Amino acid sequence: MVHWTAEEKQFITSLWGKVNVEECGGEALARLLIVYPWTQRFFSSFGNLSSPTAITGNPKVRAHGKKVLTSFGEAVKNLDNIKATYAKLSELHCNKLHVDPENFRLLGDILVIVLGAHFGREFTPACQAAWQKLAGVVAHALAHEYH
Ligand code: HEM
Repeated sequence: MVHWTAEEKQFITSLWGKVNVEECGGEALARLLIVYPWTQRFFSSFGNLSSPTAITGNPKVRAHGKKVLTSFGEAVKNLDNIKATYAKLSELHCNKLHVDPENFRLLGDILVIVLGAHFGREFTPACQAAWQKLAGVVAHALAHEYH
């Protein structure tokens, strides 16, 4: 099981309390689709993804990004039980959607960048380390059902 120090938990929960889930979630998914264009193929039903402007302004991208980041909130609330928290989502992403687990890591890295951009100096190296660890644990949990 993953061990969290009291300090890591504090960094994660206190920053999470200030995150605008709609804004940061939409931005993270849009950046994923722009920076790693092969991820677009999973979202062909989302309409216009033809340029960075189109992706950023696409309401379906924003809505889904919000959904994804809201789901990160479940990890924040269940830090000691992340694997079980994502069991169903892992089943969906691995066995139904067939998303390569490498993409979970990419989204985690993008989320860290988005948080850095939003929080600036408040997103200290120690705070980044805690969030990077959380993103890694979430990616690992989502990949769990892969077979
Ligand atoms: C790493 C963190 C991720 C989290 C927490 C996450 C979370 C979610 C959630 C909560 C849903 C909605 C499930 C439902 O409606 O029951 C979802 C759906 C989906 N996810 Fe993810 N996801 C992640 C990464 C990814 C990545 C990297 C991709 C592809 C590159 C992806 C592709 C999809 C697709 C295609 C759907 C279905 C979209 C639809 O048609 O509604 N996810 N995800």
